[in-house]
Amino acid sequence: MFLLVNLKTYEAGTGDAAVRVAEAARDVADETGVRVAVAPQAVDLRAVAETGVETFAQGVDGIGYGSSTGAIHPGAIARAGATGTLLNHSERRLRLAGIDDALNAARDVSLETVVCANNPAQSAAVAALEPDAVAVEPPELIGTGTPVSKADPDIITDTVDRVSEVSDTPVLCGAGITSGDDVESALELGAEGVLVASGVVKSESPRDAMLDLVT
Ligand SMILES: O=C[C@H](O)COP(=O)(O)O
Repeated sequence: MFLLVNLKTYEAGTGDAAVRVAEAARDVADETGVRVAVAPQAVDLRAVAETGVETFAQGVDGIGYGSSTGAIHPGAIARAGATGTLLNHSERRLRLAGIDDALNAARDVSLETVVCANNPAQSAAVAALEPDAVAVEPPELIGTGTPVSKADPDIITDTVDRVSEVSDTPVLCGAGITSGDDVESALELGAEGVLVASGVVKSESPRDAMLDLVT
């Protein structure tokens, strides 16, 4: 089971608040033995990684060093302490060639890659590029509190089936997941982990929210 907490650009996941969520995630991982990682904004990544929590970028660009103003270089992300990165999140969508380039650039600096996709067909397509994991997330459910595992369980089972026809890439899922029951349903449907944002970052107690998700 892998819980990846995406801080997005929520105020409650920015700056000192990002560090507080990271410390809570680190403690939950230590106490439960469940793998928990946090994905802060790039500007907060070093401070988050220095808490000792497993840290992912929210995205990187498929670039080398040079004149790429505003891009996020995978090597800079790795040096800041990240061990992985999300790619192609629905809120930071890439074209297929961009996903391929970013995957190669991330691999060059040994970043683990979790590529997001909207549905089973997209998941199978990105699985062909052999990321470390695919995360299926129907955009219409993101932030709603209506979990994909209950709203449309076939999205998870169909994604697991179609990805397995392409490669042995693990499937994660996200969108609307806010409780341990939601996670349990997702795992029963074949997911090997979940992406969660608002259910943790916007909760009164991110620590309690994460403990509920993983136990
Ligand atoms: O990266 C996380 C996903 O976009 C899910 O967001 P959510 O947990 O707020 O629905």
